[in-house]
Amino acid sequence: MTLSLSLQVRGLDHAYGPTTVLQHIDLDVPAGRIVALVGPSGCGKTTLLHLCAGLLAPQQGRIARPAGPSAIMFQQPRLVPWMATLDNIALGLKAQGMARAQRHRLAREVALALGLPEASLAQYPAELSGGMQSRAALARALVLQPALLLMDEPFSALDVGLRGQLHQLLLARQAQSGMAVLLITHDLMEAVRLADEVLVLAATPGRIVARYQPPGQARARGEALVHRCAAELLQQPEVRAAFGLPEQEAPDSATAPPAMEGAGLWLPAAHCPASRAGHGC
Ligand SMILES: Nc1ncnc2c1ncn2[C@@H]1O[C@H](COP(=O)(O)OP(=O)(O)OP(=O)(O)O)[C@@H](O)[C@H]1O
Repeated sequence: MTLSLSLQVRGLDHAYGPTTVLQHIDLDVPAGRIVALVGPSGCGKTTLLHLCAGLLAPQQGRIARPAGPSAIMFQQPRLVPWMATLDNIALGLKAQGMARAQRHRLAREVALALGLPEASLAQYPAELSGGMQSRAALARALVLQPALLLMDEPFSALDVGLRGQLHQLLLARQAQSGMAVLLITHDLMEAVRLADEVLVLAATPGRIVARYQPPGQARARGEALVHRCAAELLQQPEVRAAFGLPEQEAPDSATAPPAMEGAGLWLPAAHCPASRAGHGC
C-alpha cells in the first residue's frame, strides 16, 4: 500500500551559533500514521519539532509539509488566560476567519467529545483543573482538523490515568481523521504504545540512531505487548547508548529467555536508508 506523505524531512541540520544540535535528520510521517521521536533531554527534539512546524527556518536540508492545516500542542496547555475555554478552543478557527456561531459549534462538539463538561466551556483556564486544561489544548488542536499534528510532550505532566484517557482519545480521533502525527516524548513506553514508528534520537549532535516499528495497530496493543516492545528496544546498543545506559552483558545461552513473540521490527538507523524510512523498512 502506498501511503501519501504528509511530512517529509530530508538532510536536516541545525546549529545554534557554533553548536550543531541536529545532524542529517531524515524522517517521513505519512498521512494516517503516528511517528514518535524519543530521546534524552537536550538531544534536539523540540528544535526538530519547531523546524517541522515552521517556527524555525531550516539552515540546511528541506522540509515538506502537507497542504492542509497544521496544529501544534505543547507540554503546557498555553491557554489564553483572559478567554473562556470555548473561545480558547475556537481560537484557531477565528484566525481562519470562521464566523463566531460556527466556530463555537465546532469547538463545543470537539470539547464534549474529549470529555470536557459543558459548564467548563464558559470558565476561564485558571478555573480548570490541569487535566481539563490539557483536554482543552488537545481540543484546540483537533478542532482545526489538521492534516499534520505536532505534539511536544503533551501528556508528560499528567497522571497515568488521565494520560491513558488522552492516549485513547488521540488514537480514536486520529483513526477517524487520517491526520499525520509527530509526537515528541521522553517516555519510551508512551512512544511504543502510540506510534506506528518510533525514532530514537541520540544527543550531541542530535541524530536518529534507531527506527522501530511496534507490531499491529496502536489501539489494539495491550500493556503486556507495550512492555515487551519497550524492553526489546532497550536491548539495542544504539538505544542504550542514546539514553546513557550501560552496555548489556552478553546473555548466558543457558539462561537467556526465548525470542519475544509479537515483537516489532527494529533496525539501527544506519541500516535503514531515508528512502525506505517509514515504508516498512
Ligand atoms: N534558542 C536556543 N539557543 C541556543 N541553544 C538552544 C536554543 N534552544 C535550544 N538550545 C540548545 O539546543 C539543544 C537541544 O535543545 P532542545 O530543546 O531542542 O532539546 P530537547 O531534546 O527538546 O530537550 P528536552 O527533552 O530537555 O526538552 C540543547 O543543548 C539546548 O540547550
